[in-house]
Formats: sequence, structure tokens, C-alpha cells
Amino acid sequence: MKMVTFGDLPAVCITAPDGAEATIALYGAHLASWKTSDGRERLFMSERSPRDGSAAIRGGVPVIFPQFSTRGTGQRHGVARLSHWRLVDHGSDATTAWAEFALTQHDVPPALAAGWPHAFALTLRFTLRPGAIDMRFTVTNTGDASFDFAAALHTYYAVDDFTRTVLEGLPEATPLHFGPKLDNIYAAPPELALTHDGAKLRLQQQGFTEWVVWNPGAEGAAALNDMADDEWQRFVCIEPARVDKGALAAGATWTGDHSITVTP
Ligand SMILES: O=P(O)(O)OC[C@H]1O[C@H](O)[C@H](O)[C@@H](O)[C@@H]1O
Repeated sequence: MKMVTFGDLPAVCITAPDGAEATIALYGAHLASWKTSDGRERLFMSERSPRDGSAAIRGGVPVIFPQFSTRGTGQRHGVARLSHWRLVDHGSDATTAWAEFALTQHDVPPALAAGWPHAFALTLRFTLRPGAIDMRFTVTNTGDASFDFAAALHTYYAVDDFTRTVLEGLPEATPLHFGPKLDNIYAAPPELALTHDGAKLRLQQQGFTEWVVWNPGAEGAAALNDMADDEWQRFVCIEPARVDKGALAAGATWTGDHSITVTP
């Protein structure tokens, strides 16, 4: 593990024995880069993304909690991606390397915490395995009353040309070819296959309830000041999500797993 920077933000870089590398900014516990052992970057990062903690990072894997998008009266996509997490564990063994991050309500900027006044503990653990990355997201209710939350790992995949990108495994739309603007929510089959630019990835999830598939299209991207006008063609977002808020009892823990595996 080495400490690096992502723009102005402190970040953690872990390297697996096979040479694969992941860079995670403490701001948002945000996976900013995942390079497999062949040196190929697998995640998209906008060239205009904020990198100073003034706003959410655009690209990589934003962590969504406790609200999805505008589905509620709270902060859009929640407070986790706007808070500075703590590194609580890291290490490596013969084949893997990992880093784990934590966030509680005390780490959330007071103005944001006021909008969702509950006691919680989040962890997010990234594990690099040969040809794969695992993300384990846990939410624990550390208060004495139940609360409702939504969650997602809003993964931006880098593609050379999204019109040549195909997603297989969705119940209602198989295979899904990317074209104009897309913002769909699918009941989650546990596994999807993403094919682009000669690469095939297996996307798996457990504990979440949906896959959200998003690309803003040309007009949507033009309205985003943290994305260059042509960048919308170079990514697809495929997000394991718990879109609607569900209850978590006092003392209980929820776990959501997300794995991305390069397949031959
Ligand atoms: O611009 P953001 O707050 O990062 O949200 C980006 C996108 O996230 C999700 O994919 C939602 O389904 C979209 O409706 C939203 O536009």
C-alpha cells in the first residue's frame, strides 16, 4: 500500500502480486482507477472531474448512501461520496491485496449530517484478485432505532466506443446495445456480461436488489459541467443498487457485494 494523491485528494494505491493496481481516494472511499495486470485501465474518469473535495468525483465508483438520486428529500445520491473516509485495514497475501475504508456519522460534514440524523457505520473493502476486483459494502445501524437507507456502487466502465458495447443478462433487455441516453433500473439477476473493445467482463452482485444502467447521452452530458462534451461515448455506468430505501433495524448490518471479473 502506498499513499498517493488524486488531484488534491489523499488516496491509497494497492498493488496485487500480479501487478494489478487500484487507487482509492479517501474522499468518498472512491475507487478512482482499477488497472488489471496487463496495465489496462478498466474504469472511466472524467477529465473535468472535481479532484479537490468541493464536489463528487465524476467517474470510477461513487458510493451512494443513504439515498439514491433524488428518490427522497435528502442529498442527491447521499452523503457518502461527499465525506472523507478513514483507511482502517490494508494488506496483501500470495495472490490478493486489499484496503478497507470506514465512515460514521461523525465523519460526515455537519451540514450534510443534519439532513440524515442517524447513527451508522459504513465499511467498504476493495480486494484485488487475479483478473478481478471485489467490493464489499456494509452498513451497520449503530443507533437505537430503525432507519431506512438506499445504496449503490455507481460503477463507470471505460469503453472506447459505447455504441459497440453490449450488456447481456438483463431480464427485460438482452442483449442491451448502447445508443442514446439511457437511465434504466432492472430487477437484479446476479450476473451480467459486458462486452466492449475485445474485452469481456463478468459483473456480479449480491445483497443489492437492482442494476441501474446509465449514460447521459450527448445532451445530458452537455448539461454536466464536470464532463467534457464528447466523454459520454467513452463510458457506461452499470450499478449494483438498492434503489428504494429499506429498513435496517437497530444493531443490524446489511452487506452488498460487487465483483468485476475479466473473462477470456
Ligand atoms: O450526476 P450524478 O448525481 O452523479 O448522477 C448520475 C446518475 O446516477 C444514476 O445513474 C441515476 O440513475 C441517474 O439518473 C443520474 O443522472
